Amino acid sequence: MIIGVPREVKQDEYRVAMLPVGVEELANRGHTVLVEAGAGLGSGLADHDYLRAGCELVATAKEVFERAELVVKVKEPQESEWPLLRAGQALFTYFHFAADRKLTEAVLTSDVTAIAYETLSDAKGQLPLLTPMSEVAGRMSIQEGAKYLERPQMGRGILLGGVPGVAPANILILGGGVVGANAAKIAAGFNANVAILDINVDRLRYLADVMPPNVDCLFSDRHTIAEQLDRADLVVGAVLIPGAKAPCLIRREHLKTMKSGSVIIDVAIDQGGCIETSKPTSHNDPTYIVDEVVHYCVTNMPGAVGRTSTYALCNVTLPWVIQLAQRGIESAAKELPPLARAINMHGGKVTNAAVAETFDLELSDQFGRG
Ligand SMILES: NC(=O)C1=CN([C@@H]2O[C@H](COP(=O)(O)OP(=O)(O)OC[C@H]3O[C@@H](n4cnc5c(N)ncnc54)[C@H](O)[C@@H]3O)[C@@H](O)[C@H]2O)C=CC1
Ligand SMILES: CC(=O)C(=O)O
Ligand SMILES: [Mg+2]
Repeated sequence: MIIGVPREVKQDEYRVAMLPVGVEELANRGHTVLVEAGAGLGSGLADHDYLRAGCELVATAKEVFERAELVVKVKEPQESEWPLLRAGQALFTYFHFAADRKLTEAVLTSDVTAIAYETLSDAKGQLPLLTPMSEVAGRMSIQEGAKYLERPQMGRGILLGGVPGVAPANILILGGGVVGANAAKIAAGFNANVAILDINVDRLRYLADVMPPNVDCLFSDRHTIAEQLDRADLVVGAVLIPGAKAPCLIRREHLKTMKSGSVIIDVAIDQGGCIETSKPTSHNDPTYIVDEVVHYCVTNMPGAVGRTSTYALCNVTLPWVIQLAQRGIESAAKELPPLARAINMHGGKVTNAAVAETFDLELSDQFGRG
């Protein structure tokens, strides 16, 4: 199979979808890997590392998309990439369709097979290709929150851990999955007062067992959210309903109950965000203010720590790229249920129920799991 790896073009996206070792594994199995020149530079990986591993280096993304049967990327195709998509080609990347109707329509029209990292789920319902980036973003959310709580960044001027004689910050984390647990772990390490909210009681039991005493694990309902919002200095949005638009847990009117200069980091923004006032931002202009509350809504947080994130992502994607290459796209999807669940579009039809429901589109049951 011909597999292509273009350079990422999203604003401040420094990840790349394949390591040189991935190229070598595929080349050793007889596949051709096209890598766009400079694709790895943001992650500190030079063209000669890829050449040594056996890739064919190509000058432009146009050539990658023209020749590759399977294109492997990190972020959803950007508008400049839409004209490059070819009918019958497969694209393996993050898509987050439910957050973006225009993207959904563009990919649907292009007739590519869209295989989404974020809906590849195992038998336990876990999301192994989302997990490492959620680990990164969860940890980063506290690092970024600490920064934007500083007064020069328009925050309240609060040090997360306080000092002897002065109270630490109160941190509210909405969603206790991978992002939430990683955020809580780092926040607790800073000595902040942390509340982590989830609707899954078994998950709360687990978190209560493993978290230190400065983390309260609470059931997420409207009243508890309102009580916690009153006292929060920092809020992290970390909820997910796989494939679907994130549920809105904080409405605009709630912002008025928050302290002036408090900070919201809405990590769930890639699925539309869980705060009514959230809108996507980028690393070069990450924040804006609504009702005196600082909002940070960067859709590709791990892109800023490209070196760490590229390794963490490629460690888990490569085995699936190998399966797709060895078996062929359709056979792999028929034989491997996690890959079937990752396919969001095929043959110009939506094959993911949550995406079809979000945009009221026809659902095709092509891979037998509607
Ligand atoms: N902005 C960025 O750069 C990044 C964003 N993300 C996003 O972060 C979000 C969270 O991802 P993960 O933690 O991996 O998901 P996860 O599936 O591990 O956790 C989500 C949690 O939300 C809980 N939840 C659902 N509805 C809830 C509600 N109403 N109240 C409280 N909790 C609720 C679920 O029970 C689950 O425990 C996703 O949208 C993911 O795509 C992940 C990585 C990077
Ligand atoms: C998950 C995601 O959106 C990212 O890593 O950028
Ligand atoms: Mg987007």
